Amino acid sequence: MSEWSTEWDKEQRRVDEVIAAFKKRIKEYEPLVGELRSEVVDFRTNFWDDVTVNLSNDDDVLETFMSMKQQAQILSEREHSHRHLLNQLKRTRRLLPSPYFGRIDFHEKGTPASEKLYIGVASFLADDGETFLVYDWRTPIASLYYDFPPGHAAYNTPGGEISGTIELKRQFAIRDGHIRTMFDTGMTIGDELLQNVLSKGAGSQMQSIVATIQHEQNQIIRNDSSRLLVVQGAAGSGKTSAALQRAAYLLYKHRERLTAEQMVLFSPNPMFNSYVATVLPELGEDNIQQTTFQEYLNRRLAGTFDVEDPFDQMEYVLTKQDDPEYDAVIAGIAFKASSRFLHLMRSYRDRLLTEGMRFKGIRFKGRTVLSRQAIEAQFYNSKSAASLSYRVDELKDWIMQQLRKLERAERSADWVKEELDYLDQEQYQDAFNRLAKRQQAKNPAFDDAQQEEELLREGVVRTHFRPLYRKVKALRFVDTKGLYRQLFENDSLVASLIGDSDETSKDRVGFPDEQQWKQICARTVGLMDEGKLAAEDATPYLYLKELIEGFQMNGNIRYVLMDEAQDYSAFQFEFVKRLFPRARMTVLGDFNQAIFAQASDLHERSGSPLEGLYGPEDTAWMNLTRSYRSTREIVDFTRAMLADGDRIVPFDRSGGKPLAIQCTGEQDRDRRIIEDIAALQAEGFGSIAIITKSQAEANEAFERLRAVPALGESLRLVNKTTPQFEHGLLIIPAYLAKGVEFDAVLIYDASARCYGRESERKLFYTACTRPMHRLRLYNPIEAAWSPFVLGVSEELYERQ
Ligand SMILES: Nc1ncnc2c1ncn2[C@@H]1O[C@H](COP(=O)(O)OP(=O)(O)OP(=O)(O)O)[C@@H](O)[C@H]1O
Repeated sequence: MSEWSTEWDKEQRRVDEVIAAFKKRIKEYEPLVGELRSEVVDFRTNFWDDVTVNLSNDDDVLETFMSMKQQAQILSEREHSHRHLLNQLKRTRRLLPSPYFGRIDFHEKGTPASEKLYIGVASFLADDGETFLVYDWRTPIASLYYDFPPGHAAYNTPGGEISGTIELKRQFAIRDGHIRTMFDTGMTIGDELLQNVLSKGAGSQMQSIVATIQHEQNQIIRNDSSRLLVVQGAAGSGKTSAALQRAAYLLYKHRERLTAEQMVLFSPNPMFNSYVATVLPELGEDNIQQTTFQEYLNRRLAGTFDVEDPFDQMEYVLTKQDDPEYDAVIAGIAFKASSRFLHLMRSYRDRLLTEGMRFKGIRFKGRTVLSRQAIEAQFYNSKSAASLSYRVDELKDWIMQQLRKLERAERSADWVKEELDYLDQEQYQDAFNRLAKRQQAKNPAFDDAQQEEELLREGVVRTHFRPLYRKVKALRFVDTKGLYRQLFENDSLVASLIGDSDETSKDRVGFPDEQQWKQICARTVGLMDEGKLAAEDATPYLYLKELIEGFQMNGNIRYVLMDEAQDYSAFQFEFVKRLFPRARMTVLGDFNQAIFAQASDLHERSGSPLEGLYGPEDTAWMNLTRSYRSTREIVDFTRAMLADGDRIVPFDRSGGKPLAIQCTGEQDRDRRIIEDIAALQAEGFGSIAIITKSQAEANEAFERLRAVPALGESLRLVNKTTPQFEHGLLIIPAYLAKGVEFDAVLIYDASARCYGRESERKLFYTACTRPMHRLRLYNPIEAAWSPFVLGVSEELYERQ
């Protein structure tokens, strides 16, 4: 028997022993958990039996209160013990099939011998309560495994740095209790295991990567020192993976005070949410909150406007190049997302302190009781130096005062008497009883007959004023729509705001040209008058509203993770910061995949709006340059489309070169696609996506291809409302495929007609970076390949 197979046997014996220890523990825990559960249920059912309720005098009340409190405390302790033990049981069960994935032999400086450490998804202590049979991958000592090859190594603990030597580093793939692969590595994480993992098929759900986290990814996962962490990473470099393992890491590190509900992940669309939803549960953690920015906007603006969906905006951008207004629309989208516009909006707020506020008069029963002018005069009469939102709040109090006076005066109005006469007996009695009760509580000598009418008048008037008070409290007297519209009503306001502050320079650099600005203004005002708001206006509008009314905040959230961050505007980052004032933020993106027209240059560090968000000293920047998703051939091809592509390093996994297929027309293209799908499926690729540029093109492709019996039912069309990411054969527009991956990708139309403009380069790049194993591009138009394909050296792909 070779030395290696003896070693293998030894390791397998250890696996068996550890699994036996798990099973023993599970056997011990199961009845205990059951007992604790029944105790908790019993305790809840009989809660009151042991509480002496006596409310006769103050002492008895106090005693009753104390006895209830004690009882509640006992219940809470039992519940806690039950939860704790149940979690341990679940964790142990989860470890059973694959107890660990790594081993290091670490010789700590100053100690006599080295220790063998086995790393898995959760810690497990032997019966002695001291010996770790498995270390959780998130423990400080486990970082050795990810950060160092054999040799000198160190890790940080709350008590300081501990250094020593890694004498051995071993990786395992254990399935169902059997070691399937095992090897020693001289690297940080051996590529062999990574090869194994990456050569598998793409699933409909993302997998955790804890067994093969790379050193740079580990830095991102464990960074907990800066308020804002910005990660720029190449396509497929593991940004989403790092974000999710980071969430798991933080939940572990701060387990005494952080819960999953205090973390939120912003993702690009609901389908992406479903794609990543299993990673945290797989790691034994509850899922953190997941949302999209659009969901938030829709919630906030519901009932105010019909807000354009950003995916509809995207369709316009991709398909309506012939529209005469197209260039102006694009310029408007970019400008309204820019830091320039953000600063201009702040200048606008400052200007409003002295002029320009717009209010709505307050009307009651068809007449104006407080005119727009009166409200405005009161606002500008104030000499307060407070902020705009504070002054609006003061104004609200003043309006409430005026309305209360008015309410009192209104009691003697004729309409009140009329209304009283129409009260039926039941309503009358009811109103009277309620009022009398209230009055008697205030004045026990209340004499009904005498004040009856007065009281009823008061009640009737109050009923009519109540909705008015509600509106005033909700600041509906501020004409926010008018204030936003005002910015686009004539050129002079914006022109005069340029240069109002240091932040907005005095020239019009970065500003749409005059003709375009006129078109932007006309479009914005036109839509608003129809009760609509373009997607690009939604965040600036809400931002202005909050500048005026004060920001709504969620102080409960402690960590915000924003994935695919390249497509957020300066406004949106600012917004998220304001919305979660107590949170730390992790922003992950790839500027080469910035596909929405609103995207700003966020990852160029100098001048990036991100740098200003919390200040440079509270912002850490990290880069991920190694790309894991796709084969070397695909990465070589896709990175050649980028100016800085040579910074991207492919992981060395081989597959076929991308294939560019020249077809004689659309029918020929469809025929080739059908043949290729069959061949790819025969090769064992289960997840295949036909990626189109737009939804319109996806719909068209679906109509053409579903008629083919060979594809039949298996072909599915994805659109913005598709809730779940499913495994199989899909047709999907490129912008919905961002963030997800497939075994094979077929680019439905890679002609210059489809991807001809420079502005479409990033979308094309995003589409071509989705496959793990195979990339095929089809050109249905003779000799008119997209310039992005033609720009790639011919050795990097094959032509047919
Ligand atoms: N350390 C790793 N070990 C194993 N697999 C990894 C590792 N890092 C990344 N991967 C795999 O690479 C693929 C891409 O990862 P991920 O989606 O997180 O990248 P991304 O940077 O968010 O990509 P993109 O920006 O293109 O959407 C996934 O299949 C992921 O599981």
